[in-house]
Amino acid sequence: MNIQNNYAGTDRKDSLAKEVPARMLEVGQLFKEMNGRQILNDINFAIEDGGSLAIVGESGSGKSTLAQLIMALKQPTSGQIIFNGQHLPRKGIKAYKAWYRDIQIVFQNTASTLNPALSLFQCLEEPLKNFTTLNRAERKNRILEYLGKVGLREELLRYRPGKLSGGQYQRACLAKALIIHPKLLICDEIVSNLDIVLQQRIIELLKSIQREQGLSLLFITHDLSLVPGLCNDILVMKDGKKIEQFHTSDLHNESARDAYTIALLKSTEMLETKWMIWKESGPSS
Ligand SMILES: Nc1ncnc2c1ncn2[C@@H]1O[C@H](COP(=O)(O)OP(=O)(O)OP(=O)(O)O)[C@@H](O)[C@H]1O
Repeated sequence: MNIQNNYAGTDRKDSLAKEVPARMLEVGQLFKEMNGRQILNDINFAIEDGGSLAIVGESGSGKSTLAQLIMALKQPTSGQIIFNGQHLPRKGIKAYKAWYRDIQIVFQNTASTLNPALSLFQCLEEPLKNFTTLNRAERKNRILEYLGKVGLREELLRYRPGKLSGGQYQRACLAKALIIHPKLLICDEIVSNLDIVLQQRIIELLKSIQREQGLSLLFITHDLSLVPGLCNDILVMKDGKKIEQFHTSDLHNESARDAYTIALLKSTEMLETKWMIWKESGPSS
């Protein structure tokens, strides 16, 4: 086991184990059945402390179900999820609270992430009140720090979330997830609804925060083109099964790749070409 300092400092209430294992997340022989359907079928992977894994697959392959299991929003039918040396909680408010503090998720459909009745300041202050012992002034400083990190202007703090643009909203959700210094961030299709410029901005932001905070990252996407430069490893899923897992630098090594991964790659390249043509000449029909 590695013994590491908790970068989050002393502001956490009842932190999990101080000894951080080299593996931040371990998923083993994971099965999930829902309404008589096998949604996940023997999924296995691990993410090292500070490591990053992309889970890639077409719609319906089970990516979101996997994220929900890791977030303890659903229970597996069988198998193991071990985070930072702790097993997935099955009961007990304290265990769930520790889990939700150290693992944060940002979804594609973020409309319900920020309470529409609160100002952006109050939305960002909420997790700090729930999960840290920071005082009012410290909370304000932390909010300003993270607002700056995600590239949002201070004046937006007065606004209700409904007044934010799609890109601003997504960045605010990222700030809310990161502001309590989680150990693992799960991003579930977080850039799918954004244009290509905003996609790149969010990816760059994730890279820099990952570098600065030593964050472990699980990045879920159907778009393979987003992964290089962001994640160390790629796990490809299809129909609830793991097709293969490899280092990102081996993505274009076609002789070693599964036919399904190559098909995913080709469809991504086709979409990119279409997008370039569209940008240059406008849509053809
Ligand atoms: N309650 C349920 N009962 C039965 N099947 C379900 C249930 N919920 C989801 N599914 C099915 O599980 C499969 C995996 O869904 P999931 O949302 O995890 O896939 P995904 O890869 O995240 O897809 P997307 O990218 O479209 O969100 C889908 O075929 C879906 O129809």
